[in-house]
Amino acid sequence: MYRVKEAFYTLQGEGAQAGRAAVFCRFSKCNLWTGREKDRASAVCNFCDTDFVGTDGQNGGRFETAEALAAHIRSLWPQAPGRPYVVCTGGEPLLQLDEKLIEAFHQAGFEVGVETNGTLPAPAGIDWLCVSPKADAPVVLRQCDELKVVYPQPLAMPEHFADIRASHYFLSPMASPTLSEGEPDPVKQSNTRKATDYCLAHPQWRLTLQMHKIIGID
Ligand SMILES: C[S@@+](CC[C@H](N)C(=O)[O-])C[C@H]1O[C@@H](n2cnc3c(N)ncnc32)[C@H](O)[C@@H]1O
Ligand SMILES: Nc1nc2[nH]cc(C(=O)O)c2c(=O)[nH]1
Ligand code: SF4
Ligand SMILES: [Mg+2]
Repeated sequence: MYRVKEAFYTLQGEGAQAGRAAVFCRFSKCNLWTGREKDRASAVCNFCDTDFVGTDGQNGGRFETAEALAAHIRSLWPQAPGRPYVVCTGGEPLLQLDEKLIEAFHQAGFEVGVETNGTLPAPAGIDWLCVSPKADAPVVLRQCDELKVVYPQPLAMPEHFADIRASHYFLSPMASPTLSEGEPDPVKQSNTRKATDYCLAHPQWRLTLQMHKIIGID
């Protein structure tokens, strides 16, 4: 059984695939936070900007089989040229994503991207792996396509991860977790300046912005 909070068709807003059309499949649950505000302060990851509790979001639900979930995700992809792309996120997708589901996504024609906190082993077959370390949670995935460090995190500064093998090294300014859409985010503004300064001083790292929030899409 797979539990999905929501699924939606949009443009990838972050990292090296930014601007690419994708169906986002947001799995329920995370291993670093319950998702409840009362637990945020004591969570390992305490800046999360996402609601991943339950299965009640748009196109969310419980899916008994990998084939049923892949067909549901496929139904959200348009009838048009271009390689279908699914981004598995959450919550923490590696709590649920298994080889069977990757196989079913491939059978349905998808390339499979994953956004993970890197604390859990990854099944074989993922086409694009993005690892985004959190606080002092040990990162077990030592190789990925892109490393995307939310900045600044006192317990997870970029230099801690310079030994993880990646094709792309990104810093993503930490946004305020709970602002509603369109509200100015002074915290993010100041973090963007800090991330910019870090990239200027350490050119191994590139800046990525949450483009979807800038242009006001999901
Ligand atoms: C909600 S997480 C879900 C996937 C996975 N659990 C993870 O943390 O990578 C998706 C992406 O949003 C990023 N993110 C979460 N909260 C953020 C915030 N307040 N500011 C900037 N990026 C954030 C995460 O680092 C991750 O790259
Ligand atoms: N457009 C868009 N791009 C994203 N890239 C990573 C996201 C995520 O929450 O995992 C995300 C998201 O929620 N929306
Ligand atoms: S950012 Fe990722 S790891 Fe952190 S609480 Fe949100 S879903 Fe979990
Ligand atoms: Mg997001």
